Amino acid sequence: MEDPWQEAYDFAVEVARGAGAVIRKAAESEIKVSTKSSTVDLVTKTDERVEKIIIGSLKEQFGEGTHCFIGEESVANGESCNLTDKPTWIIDPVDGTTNFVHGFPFVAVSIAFAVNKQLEFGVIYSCLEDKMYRARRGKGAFCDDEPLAVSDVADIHKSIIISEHGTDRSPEKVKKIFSTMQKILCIPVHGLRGSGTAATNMCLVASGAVEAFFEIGIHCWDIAAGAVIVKEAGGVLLDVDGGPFDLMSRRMVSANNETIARRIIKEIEIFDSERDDAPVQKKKK
Ligand SMILES: O=P(O)(O)OC(CO)CO
Ligand SMILES: [Mg+2]
Repeated sequence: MEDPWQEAYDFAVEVARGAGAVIRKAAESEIKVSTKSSTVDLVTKTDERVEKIIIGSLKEQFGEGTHCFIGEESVANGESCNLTDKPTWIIDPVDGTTNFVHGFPFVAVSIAFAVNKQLEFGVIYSCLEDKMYRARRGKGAFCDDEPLAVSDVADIHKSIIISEHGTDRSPEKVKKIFSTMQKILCIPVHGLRGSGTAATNMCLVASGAVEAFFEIGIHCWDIAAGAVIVKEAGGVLLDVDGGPFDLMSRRMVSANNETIARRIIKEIEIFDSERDDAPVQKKKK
């Protein structure tokens, strides 16, 4: 049977490539930085510009009425972040904005597509490395046309684990993040890493360079495309409490297999993070 979303998938790859070229060019000139939810939650004109380019191209191709859009900067500017059954694009125009601002060489464009709340495909363009990661549900994951496969390590002592620190620096949360990292480091694992972009971190899981990436406080646009790529590369996704992965929950463990995922989950100190789809009027800054 013909794949109803193949055209959208192919188009998303080209849109991501074009967006990445805009980011690469912008990285060569002076970058003006503003802040969002905290003084370390950075945004630039490039984030906003690239999101407009991506959503503009998708709307032109697929029409405004039938498809919905959840974009990091649109949500920051007050648009809703509800995932419905409608065909929905979930977009992070610049994942790794802090890296982009500092010239740290991992910056990704992340575009995912969901129908009936199921992720159909994900595209992550690591634009400074010029690597195109992509996956279509049921059809495998690829980096520049090379098939991706997660690592086969099942012994946590032989693993590299990724986590990040997030942009909420309230001392009690930072304490839990570091306590979790300390416990995992002392299992011991071979190492802890972090690229500064959730999208790239998930591509590292999918390509077998690391065994797992987990985080509390990320958003749906950081991980939606990566979720498809990890799954199609043979990996697993779980909630940090061991339950099923929930895209809107702002918490996730992605791993090469369930043994590694559940071993990490034993060490994670969970803290509150408001859901992406929490009612807007109740949302804290
Ligand atoms: O750079 P962004 O898009 O804010 O995303 C961060 C998450 O806070 C890295 O994944
Ligand atoms: Mg992001």
